[in-house]
Amino acid sequence: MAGMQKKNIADICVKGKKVLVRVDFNVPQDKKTGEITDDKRIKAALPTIKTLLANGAALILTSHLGRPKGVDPKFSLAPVAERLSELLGQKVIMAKDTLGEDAKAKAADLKAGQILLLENIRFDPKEKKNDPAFARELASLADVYVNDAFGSAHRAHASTAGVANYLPAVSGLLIQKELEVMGQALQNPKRPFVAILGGAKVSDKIGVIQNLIQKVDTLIIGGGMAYTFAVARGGKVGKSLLEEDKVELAKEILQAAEAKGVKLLLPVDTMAGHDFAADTESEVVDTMNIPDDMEGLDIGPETIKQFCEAVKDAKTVVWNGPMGVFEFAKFAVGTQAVAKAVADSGAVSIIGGGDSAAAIEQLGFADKVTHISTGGGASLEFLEGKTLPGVACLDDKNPRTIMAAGNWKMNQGVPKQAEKLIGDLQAELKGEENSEVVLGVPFTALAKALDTVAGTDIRIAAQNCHFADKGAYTGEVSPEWLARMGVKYVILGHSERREYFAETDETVNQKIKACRHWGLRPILCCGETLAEREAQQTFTKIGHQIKAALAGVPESDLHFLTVAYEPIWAIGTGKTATDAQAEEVCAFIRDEVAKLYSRETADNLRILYGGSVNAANAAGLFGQKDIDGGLVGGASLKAADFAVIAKSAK
Ligand SMILES: Nc1ncnc2c1ncn2[C@@H]1O[C@H](COP(=O)(O)OP(=O)(O)O)[C@@H](O)[C@H]1O
Ligand SMILES: O=C(OP(=O)(O)O)[C@H](O)COP(=O)(O)O
Repeated sequence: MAGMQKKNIADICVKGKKVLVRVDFNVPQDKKTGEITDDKRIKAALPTIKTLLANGAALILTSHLGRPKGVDPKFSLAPVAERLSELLGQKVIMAKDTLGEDAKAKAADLKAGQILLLENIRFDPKEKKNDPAFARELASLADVYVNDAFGSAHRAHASTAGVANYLPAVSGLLIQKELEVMGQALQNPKRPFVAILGGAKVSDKIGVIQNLIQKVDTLIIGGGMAYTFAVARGGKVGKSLLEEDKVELAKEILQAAEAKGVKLLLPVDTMAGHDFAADTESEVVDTMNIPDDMEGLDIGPETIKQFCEAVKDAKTVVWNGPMGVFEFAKFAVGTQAVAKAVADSGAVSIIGGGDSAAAIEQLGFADKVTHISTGGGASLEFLEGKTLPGVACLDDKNPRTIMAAGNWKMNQGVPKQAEKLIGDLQAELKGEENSEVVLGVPFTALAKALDTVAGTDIRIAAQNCHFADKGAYTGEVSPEWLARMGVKYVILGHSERREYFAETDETVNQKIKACRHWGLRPILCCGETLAEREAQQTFTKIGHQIKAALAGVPESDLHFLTVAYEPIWAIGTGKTATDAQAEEVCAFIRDEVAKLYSRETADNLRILYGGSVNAANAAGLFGQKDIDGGLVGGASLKAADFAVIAKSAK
């Protein structure tokens, strides 16, 4: 899924619509005057803003600024609204609150071509909690959601992720560009591919190092973390920045680089000072033998030569983290030299990171590098190969991406068992990018499963829920609880629940509505018995189930619905419907939805087949025109088999 293409603003029609745009206007301000000292992030959002306005939208912008503890005028976005108005040459309406009466009134009155900026979204603590009710309230202002806040894409907050559970969600041009440039560099780099990592601590960058070692030809390590590596190689580093507890890890990285044939360059000489101060006395010393009363604060001249030599011939360069304490002019020499070498290399050069980007800009090299990321933490996590929540939440370009949904039923409900099975599956799935993997685990394992898949593309489903939020329903589980836990899907109306637990079309219908109220994505099950099939009653039965389940469900909710056709006679029997049988019924379901709503909605609906799906028959089934994946029972309990099924995408 990591490489799955996401929809962007070119894929949607916004004419006459209200568009909620999450931008990252978290800009530095002068502590005394409040003046914006760097408007780079505001300018970076202009292409998306201008394009949406030109396409006839009314824009509601939302962003955070800093880390306020509740409402705090020092963190108001009003100065940003002023600067944005200047840059656009158009008044930006500023809401007095985030989601209060003023914001809602102004959003309701907004006309095409106008722009409203909500007050700092972090004034409400429910933002960072990714509270589903808060996300629903935010979504209620608009018809469509655009996320263009790359700098915050690593945050799973209400405005950067949760809101996408309630609205069609696409990326803005900035996120699209960041993903394309950095994704290209990582997936298909021109070589030699050189990565330069600096900054203070190994612990901050260990994920990046481990991910990049798999991809680069040369890895350069400078900055404060170089001294942990020096000790790992038997050196002594005086008072330098050192993470004792990471020395063993550094040794493993050195071994991994050697095993991979990656050229790993570490500082050979160091500009060391007596104290951590801008004016401390300093001298060049051997990095492996720094005097006890000194600390390394920059890379030395010989190291600069070696690092720049390695960069000179590079065709792709990724750089995150300064080479020294570049805040002190005296110890900025290494960072400046590397910045110049990167700028002069002519390579595809990507600068990810707040301080590295600042160095490039301060030195006037911004227009000589390919891309300066607007996100420090976000680009770091992207370079680590992590899934960014602000991207994962967006709609796939293909609304019918193959879904491999495992239904564990009453199995592996002990958290540790679930963790083990998921771990095995992740190992088998490495690199799979063409299907969406969803695991329907028992309630007792949901929390552990959610923890285990955090930062990956695997999604978690519950196998049922009640339609009430709370009450005298012994043994039941509220949809609100599932939403607040971070569950994404809920399997509803499975034949076993209909057969053994008195599930009816009416309760399924109530549960679909309750799930949508909480931003959950229903997987609606339907299917006929053998007797019904033999009596030519299949279409009558399923047509009734679909119609009853969707009674009163608005068309907009179909965007979040998946239907699973599971012939009861094939469930757990080892008897699978033929490809033709499955296709015939799935096509019928699609036509029924077209009659209830519209052909477009029906054609975008994902329809799965379930009933003894296994590694041998998945490809044939998923290759059918109207089958978009499988709801997999028994085979989903075997990691290797389920991985084969997930990779059977057409
Ligand atoms: N040799 C060093 N000793 C101590 N700190 C260092 C050293 N080299 C770099 N640093 C510190 O690393 C910090 C930047 O690291 P980091 O935040 O990881 O960079 P980025 O924001 O580019 O990701 C700077 O504050 C810098 O002072
Ligand atoms: O400035 C940001 O991150 P960055 O400093 O990692 O670039 C983003 O706006 C995210 O802000 P946050 O780290 O308060 O969530």
